[in-house]
Amino acid sequence: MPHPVTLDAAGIAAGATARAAFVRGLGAACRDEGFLLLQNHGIPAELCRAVLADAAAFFARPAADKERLHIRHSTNHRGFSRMQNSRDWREQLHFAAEWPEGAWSPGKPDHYRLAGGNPWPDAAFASTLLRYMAAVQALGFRLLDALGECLGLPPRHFERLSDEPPYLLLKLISYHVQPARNQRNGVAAHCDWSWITILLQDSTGGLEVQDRNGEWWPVPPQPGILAVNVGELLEIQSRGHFRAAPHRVISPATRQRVSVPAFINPPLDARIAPLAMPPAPIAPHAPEKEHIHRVVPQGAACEAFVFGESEWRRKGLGGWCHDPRCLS
Ligand SMILES: O=C(O)CCC(=O)C(=O)O
Ligand SMILES: [Fe+2]
Repeated sequence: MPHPVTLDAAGIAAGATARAAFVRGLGAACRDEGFLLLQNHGIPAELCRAVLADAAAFFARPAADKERLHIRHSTNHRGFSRMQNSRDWREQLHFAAEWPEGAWSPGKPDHYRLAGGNPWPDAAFASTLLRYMAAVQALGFRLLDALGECLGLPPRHFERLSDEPPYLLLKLISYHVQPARNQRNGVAAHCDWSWITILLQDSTGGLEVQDRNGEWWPVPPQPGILAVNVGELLEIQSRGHFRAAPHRVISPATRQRVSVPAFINPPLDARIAPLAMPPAPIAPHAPEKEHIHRVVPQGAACEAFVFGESEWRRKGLGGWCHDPRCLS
């Protein structure tokens, strides 16, 4: 079995036989590894190139331009940040679903502080990024629909969890060059707090994914290919039938690396609960050689919760790992 597996997403909208084969392949990849590559995903190549080019151009701008969009000026946790700490060694520009109506006002739950608009560098940038966000979210929900089918759920189960719009997150990331090649991480090993994450990366390389045996595999970039990983939310809801894949990024040796993960998330008010199905048989997993940052420890029993509340704890209050030693 090649690592990671590549699926042809053209099957998703094809006739019944091709669709069934795609759904089976997707289900198996998300169950076995929680990670796969996707070709023929339907997002125009020209749009993917434009997003990567806009991201690279932004990170090449003078520090004053980045400071203007700094996340500390944002009331809803969006904008630029430069992180150089034990977990991250990168710059990023953080966007989310544009949702001016219904944003926080006194009396509303705190997690609506995450709603609102984005600090765009300029109008052309906004137009490209919003086009990409709509396309990647549509792809994400097509994949979730297929995964719901594998779990025996009715069509569009994930899309219909609430009437509010999904809280899509999109990060433009630039990894700093580390010429000494000391193998430090651009981002340390972690799982994503998402249903699924769809990643667009430039041609530099550095992403690695961990299999069930604890072995790390590189994910070499290929033109036109998107990477998809299961996040903790889907692992929790599917009672472990789908596996949140740990991943990390080794800092590039010779040139900046740009990547654009899109976190396909529920709406803020969605109630996330483990589905009424027997839990997956406990698969043996390798003892942790390296700490994996996770919001919820793997396999922990989980009660129903409101997604926005968990997201506010993570972002607004800094609870991004269950291990208190990570938070100091
Ligand atoms: O840059 C990448 O390839 C992965 C980024 C990532 O895992 C994250 O930001 O959650
Ligand atoms: Fe990630």
